[in-house]
Amino acid sequence: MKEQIQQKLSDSRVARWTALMIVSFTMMCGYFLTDVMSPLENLLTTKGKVVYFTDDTSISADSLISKVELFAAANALSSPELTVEKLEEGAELQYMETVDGQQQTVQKTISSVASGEGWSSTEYGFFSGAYGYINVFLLMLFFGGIILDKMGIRFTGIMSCGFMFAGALIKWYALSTDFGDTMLFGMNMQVILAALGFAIFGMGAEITGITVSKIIVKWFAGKELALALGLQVAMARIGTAIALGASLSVARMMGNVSYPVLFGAIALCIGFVSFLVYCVMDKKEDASALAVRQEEGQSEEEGFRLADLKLIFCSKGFWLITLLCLMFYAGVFPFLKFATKLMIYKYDVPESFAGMIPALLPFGTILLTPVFGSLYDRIGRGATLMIIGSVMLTVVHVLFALPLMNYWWFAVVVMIVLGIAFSLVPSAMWPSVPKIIPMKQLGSAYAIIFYIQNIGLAMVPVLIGWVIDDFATLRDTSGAITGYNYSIPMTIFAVFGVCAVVISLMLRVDDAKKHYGLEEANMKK
Ligand SMILES: C[C@H](NC(=O)[C@@H](N)CCCCN)C(=O)O
Repeated sequence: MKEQIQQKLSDSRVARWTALMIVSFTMMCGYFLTDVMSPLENLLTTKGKVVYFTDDTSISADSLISKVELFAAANALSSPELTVEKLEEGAELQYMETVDGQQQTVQKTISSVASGEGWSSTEYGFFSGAYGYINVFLLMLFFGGIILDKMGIRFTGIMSCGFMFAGALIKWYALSTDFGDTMLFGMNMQVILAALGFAIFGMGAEITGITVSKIIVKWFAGKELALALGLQVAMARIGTAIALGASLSVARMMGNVSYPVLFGAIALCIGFVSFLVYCVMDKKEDASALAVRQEEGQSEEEGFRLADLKLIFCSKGFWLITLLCLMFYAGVFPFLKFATKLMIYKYDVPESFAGMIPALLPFGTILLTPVFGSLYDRIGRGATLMIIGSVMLTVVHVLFALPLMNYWWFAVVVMIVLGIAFSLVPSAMWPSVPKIIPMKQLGSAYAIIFYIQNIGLAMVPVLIGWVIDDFATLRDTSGAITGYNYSIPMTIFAVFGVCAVVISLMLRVDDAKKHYGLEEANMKK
C-alpha cells in the first residue's frame, strides 16, 4: 500500500489563496475606514451648510445667501428672504459671480446641501494624525507585536478587529452628534471625540495589519510570498480607492459627514466575521503543521522570547527598511489626507470630482503591486525597486510644490506616477523583511516597523495642518479665506522623498555587503 505523506493545509493552493482572500477582505474594510474622511476635508473645514450645484461647483450657504440678496437689491428685485432651510435640492438661484476676472450673472440649480463642521485645518490635521496616537504614544503597536508573537494569530486578530470596530463606532457617534460650542483642550469636543475613536480604530487597524502580514508569511513562505503580500496590499488599496472616490458623494447624498463612517463601520462588522472564518482555517493549518512535524520527528517550534528582540534591534538592514518605511509612507498616506483639497485649490478641480484624482493612486496600485510583487518573486531586484520608487515619490512632490502646470490633467499624470511609486516600494519592502528577520520574530519586526511608521502617520498630518493654517492660507483684507498656496506643504512632502532615496541607496549597499538576498528572487526553484 502507498504510504500517505502528511501535508500542511498551506501546501494546498486553494486553501492558502482562500486564506489570503479572507484576511485581505478584513484589511480592505479597515483601509476604507482609514481614509473615508480624506475627501471630506473641505466640508469639515467649512462652517455651516455647504451648497452643491448641478454644475459641480459649491459654496457655503451663508455666502450664497448674501450673494443672492445682494443681486436682488442691485437689480431692484423683490427680496427672496432666503434662509438656510430654504436651500434645498432643485432650487434655482441667481447671483453675481466673478468668472475669468469679470463679474457675471449666473443662474444655478442646487443639487444637494450638506452640513460643514467648521473645523480649522489644525483641528483636521490633529484628527487625521489621531490614527497613530495610541500606537505611538502608548507604545501599543510595539506591545501588539509582542502579543502577536506570544499569544498567536487568532487571539491577536480577534482583539484587534474588535478595537477597529469599537473605534469606528466612537468616530461615527462623534460625527453624527452636535456638541455645540463645547470645547476640550482648546478644540471642539467633536474633534476630540472623533480623534479618540480614530485613535482606537488606528490601534486596531495597525495590529490587524501586522497580524495579516504574519498570516501571509505563515501560509506563503517559500512559495508566492511577494505576490501574496502584493495582492493583500492591492485589496487594501481597493478600500482606500472606494473611500476616496465615493465618500463625498455619500456625505452629499445623505447631507452629513457621518454617513460614510457609518457605512465603513458596517463593512468592518462583515470584515470581523470574515476574520473569524479565517480563524477556523488557522486552527486547521496549525494542526496539520504539527502533524507534519511529528511525522518528520521534528521538535516543537521554539516559542518567542523577549531576548529575541535583540536580534531585531541589532540588524542594520532592519533599521534601514524601518526608516525607509517611515519616510516613504510619510510622503504618501498623510499626503492623501490633504490631496483632495490640493486638487480643488491648486488645480481648480470641482469639489465633486476632486476626490477622484487622489483615488487614481490606490486604483493604479491595485494592479501594479501584485505585478511588481510577482516580479520580485521571480527575478528579485527588491532593493533596486525601492530606490526607483523613492526617486519617483520625490519627483512627484517637487512637481506638486512648483507653482506651474496648474491643469487638472497634469495632476492626473503626476498622481499616476505616484501610483507607480506606491506600488514599487511596498511590493519590494514588505517581502524583504522575512529575508532579514526570522519567522519567530517576524510579528515583532513588522510591529516595530509599523510603530516607527506610525510616528510619521501621526505627526505629519498635524504638521501639515498647522503649516496650511499658518503659511498656506490666503486671506482677503477682511480675513476671509480666498485660497491656498501649497508650495510649503508640498516641499515638506518632497523632503520625505529625498530622505527615502538616501535610505534606499544605503539599503542597497548594505545588502551587497551582508547578502540579505534583497536582489535575489523569492521563489525557490
Ligand atoms: C502594508 C502596508 N500597511 C501599512 O503600512 C500600515 N502600517 C499603514 C496603513 C495605513 C492605511 N492608510 C501598506 O499599506 O502598504
